[in-house]
Amino acid sequence: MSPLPTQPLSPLDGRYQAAVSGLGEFLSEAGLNRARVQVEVEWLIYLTDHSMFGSAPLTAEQQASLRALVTDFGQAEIDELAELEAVTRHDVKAVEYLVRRRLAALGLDSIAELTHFACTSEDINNLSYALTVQSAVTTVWLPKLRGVIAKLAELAEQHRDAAMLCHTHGQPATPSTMGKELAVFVYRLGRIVGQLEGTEYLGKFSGATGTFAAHVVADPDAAWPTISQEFVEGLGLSWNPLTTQIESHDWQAELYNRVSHANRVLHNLATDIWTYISMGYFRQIPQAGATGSSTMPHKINPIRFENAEANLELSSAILDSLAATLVTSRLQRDLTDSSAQRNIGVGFGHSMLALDNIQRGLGEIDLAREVLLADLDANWEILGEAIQTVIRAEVAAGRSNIEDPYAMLKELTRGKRIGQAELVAFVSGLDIGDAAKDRLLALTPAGYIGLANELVDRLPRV
Ligand SMILES: O=C(O)C[C@H](Nc1ncnc2c1ncn2[C@@H]1O[C@H](COP(=O)(O)O)[C@@H](O)[C@H]1O)C(=O)O
Repeated sequence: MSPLPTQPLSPLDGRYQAAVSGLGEFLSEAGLNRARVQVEVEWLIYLTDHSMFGSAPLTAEQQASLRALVTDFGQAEIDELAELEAVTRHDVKAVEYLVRRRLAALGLDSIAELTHFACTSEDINNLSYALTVQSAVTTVWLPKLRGVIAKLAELAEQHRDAAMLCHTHGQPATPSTMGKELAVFVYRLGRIVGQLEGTEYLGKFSGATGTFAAHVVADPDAAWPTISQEFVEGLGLSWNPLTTQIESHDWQAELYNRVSHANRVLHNLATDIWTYISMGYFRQIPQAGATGSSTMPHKINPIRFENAEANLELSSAILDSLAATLVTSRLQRDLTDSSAQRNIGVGFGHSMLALDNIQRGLGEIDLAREVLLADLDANWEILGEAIQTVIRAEVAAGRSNIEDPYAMLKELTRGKRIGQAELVAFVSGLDIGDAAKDRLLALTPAGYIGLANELVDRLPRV
């Protein structure tokens, strides 16, 4: 057997690549290295703009050519960095050397020593991660989540009046509407989106042990904390003033916990839809050319929701691990974060893939209203709650003196299948006020949905 050509180990880079490719722009190694070049270049521009250490502001053209290193970052830079790192065995030092080479090519040798000036690698790394994670979340993952929420909100609206038997503990229970049950997920996910929008992307820029020691010894008179704050905020990040060598990663733990929470809510959605499909409440729309089972030709399997379930579990496993481990670093730093953070994209990737499957799955189901109604009609005993509650209200209002209405309805309905005729006969014989009796006689399981329809109006705009 001849060996295969080099293969990706992660399915995210293989069969699922198309669904997650937007994340690679930011959360891949190349995305990280491009951001590192950006931070190095912006620091050079900052230092020269402020004429620090005898430098003079670069011309607009020189600044543009420096920034073009970021906008034009491509395969040539990826390959060159790999060659440099093979020698340096230090990824950030390789980036510094690449920037120095480009400075030479641009005739800017005179500022070469200001590259990576007073920086420790983490000064570059933490800002690069904050920038790339921020972009991935706000421009790729969150829009995808919003797309799923929008689709769910559309279905909630469409099915707001579709009465449905509920199944608390898997047993027939007081009905709702399919729309209201979907709206619950819209509300839950909407809250998490709100929290995610408030994410603080923190950055530190204070040298080898967070003390500005090299900075102060190089220029004792400069206001280094202010410079650091201005620089970090200038990149669109929030400044962290007090750290060891590394940014403490607390914002990352908070973010990954929230994304993982969103995953778990989506997991609940996926398993609920799967269950509704298995109950016949949702019909799967046959897709032209598709096969359900390789041997049972009649089948359409709910594969979108099953794929989502698995990928949400994988995503949360990775994000939970990152949230738990990134917040510790021995003494002033260890390198565990460096190795762990390389998997941020994997964590988001599995979630992104799940979102893609849920989005597609939601577009391939139809509500079977007639199945919902038939199920309601087969479970008149669920009106036991309505009857006992109305009798209690009548007793409280002095219009009835029936004793222990709950026990009475339990005797009639518990563990039994009661039909419309038995309930009508039972209600007709009750000693309660006429208005209450009429209300009960008019009640059907499909009509016993309370305010489910109106509650859909509580949907947040996400
Ligand atoms: O500014 C510094 O570099 C200071 C230095 N601390 C470091 N900070 C950041 N990166 C460092 C550090 N040390 C190593 N490296 C490089 O990290 C890379 C680790 O490789 P991997 O496990 O694949 O993520 C791999 O490229 C390593 O070479 C210190 O001594 O405190």
